[in-house]
Amino acid sequence: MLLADVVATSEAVTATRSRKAKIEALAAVLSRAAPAEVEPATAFLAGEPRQGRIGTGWATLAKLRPTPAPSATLTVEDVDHALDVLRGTTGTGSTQRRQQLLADLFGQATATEQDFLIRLLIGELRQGALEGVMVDAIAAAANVPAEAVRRAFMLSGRLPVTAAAALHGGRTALATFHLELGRPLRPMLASPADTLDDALSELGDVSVEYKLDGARIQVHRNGDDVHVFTRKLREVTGSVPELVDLVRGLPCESVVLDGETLALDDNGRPRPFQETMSRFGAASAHELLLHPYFFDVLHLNGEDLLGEPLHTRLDALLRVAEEHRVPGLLRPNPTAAAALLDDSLAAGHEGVMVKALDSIYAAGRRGRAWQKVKPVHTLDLVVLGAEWGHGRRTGFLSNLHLGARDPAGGPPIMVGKTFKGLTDELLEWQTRELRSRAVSRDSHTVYVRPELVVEIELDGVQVSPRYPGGVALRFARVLRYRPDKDPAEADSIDQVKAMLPRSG
Ligand SMILES: Nc1ncnc2c1ncn2[C@@H]1O[C@H](COP(=O)(O)OP(=O)(O)OP(=O)(O)O)[C@@H](O)[C@H]1O
Repeated sequence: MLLADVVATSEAVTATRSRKAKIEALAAVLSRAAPAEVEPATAFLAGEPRQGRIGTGWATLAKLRPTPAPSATLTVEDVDHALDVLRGTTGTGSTQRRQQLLADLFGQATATEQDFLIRLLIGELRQGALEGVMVDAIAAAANVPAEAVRRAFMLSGRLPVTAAAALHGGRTALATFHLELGRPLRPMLASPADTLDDALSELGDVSVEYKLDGARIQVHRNGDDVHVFTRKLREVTGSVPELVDLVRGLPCESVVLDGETLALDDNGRPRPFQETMSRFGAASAHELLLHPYFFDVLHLNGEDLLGEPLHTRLDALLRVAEEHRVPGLLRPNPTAAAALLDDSLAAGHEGVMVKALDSIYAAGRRGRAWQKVKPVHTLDLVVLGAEWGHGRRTGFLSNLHLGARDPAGGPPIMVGKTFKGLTDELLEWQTRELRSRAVSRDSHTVYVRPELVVEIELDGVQVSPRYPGGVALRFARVLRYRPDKDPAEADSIDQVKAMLPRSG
């Protein structure tokens, strides 16, 4: 299969807003792929090479561009092979050698293919929204239920191997994916509920738990071997020795726990999210101790619990880590649930999670089985650019341009701007980060690759002809950056519109 076929499909997918049309286009190209091409083609279409980031930035790549090839001859396998070689090129003198390899690859590409390759290599084609579409496209191409593909993707965390299994071995091959100790699986997520009462009446028998304002962790233990992963499935075991020790001391042989971790201040209140996240960095301040609060068990002593109902998983949690369970209540009446929400907020947390006790653990799409109840309106938006500040902020990129995710997989849709809530430290940090992501500039503004997600607190939204989505944020202020989220996980324009006041 020619790379040009993949590029054309990728362009067609971006050009249409119809989810159905996207799925059809992706499924069509996947069904045509030869067995060896399925993995790399899926990877390119999902915007993430199998080899991961290559560590060469946009500026270097753009400079390398040789005269384009007059016609398309590069195959999907050629590119995949070149990226394998590139990944294997390390050590002394490798910078130059890598640049040569890239220049050779680009020299065989047409102008359109060069554009595609650069965007692929800097991660610009990776959009979270595409994952859901890809899952459905793989299901359509392989003629298997989307649920089977979604489960395999949750367990493997990788679309290319999921696609290969579906297309080569169908349902049987997909069913062979299992939870593997030491390999992270994609976490289950929640949907917003309008009110606590709505969530309680929709879900029936529930567990109501504090929604802690920390960072998600997934911990795997096999004997003495412990691994800790973040929400994005990045391994951080080396940075969190206190969590490793604690999990090693639990009364079990093997376990996979899902939970939240945070640092507490002297009064037992949560410290700011940034401080917790900073512990996941290499040079972290170890004096800031992290506490784990577990809310789920996915495996215990040789038994996978993913397909078991939540009440069974919570029983297992009580057996293995009762002291480290997130505060919560099983089957509370509405008064007790409301009191728990008040307690959670009074303790400095975000609200509560309401979870159906009969639900299995299912990652991938945000489901209704877990619902979050938070009194403050927040949106996770993508930074599209920023304007240079004035006065005290001269020399800093300040007023942020904010975009909501396009659920159809297109570029983010601008919904507003804000410079409120930015501390001096954040201004300095964002100026540096945004400049390194610049794609174009005018006299006031630096426009950036849409990679950073920022959590915005707001009073609401209003109809606005000024913005392309027809809605604008009201009184928006920055709460914090969300390094644990990809733009694919930002809130969508539909979620923004759902906040419009209901008329009549
Ligand atoms: N008791 C809990 N059960 C499940 N998740 C919890 C709990 N307490 C805190 N969390 C956090 O809430 C997240 C689930 O909520 P959601 O799916 O809305 O993710 P989110 O978008 O990160 O949430 P938000 O942006 O509102 O913090 C989890 O990823 C986890 O980090």
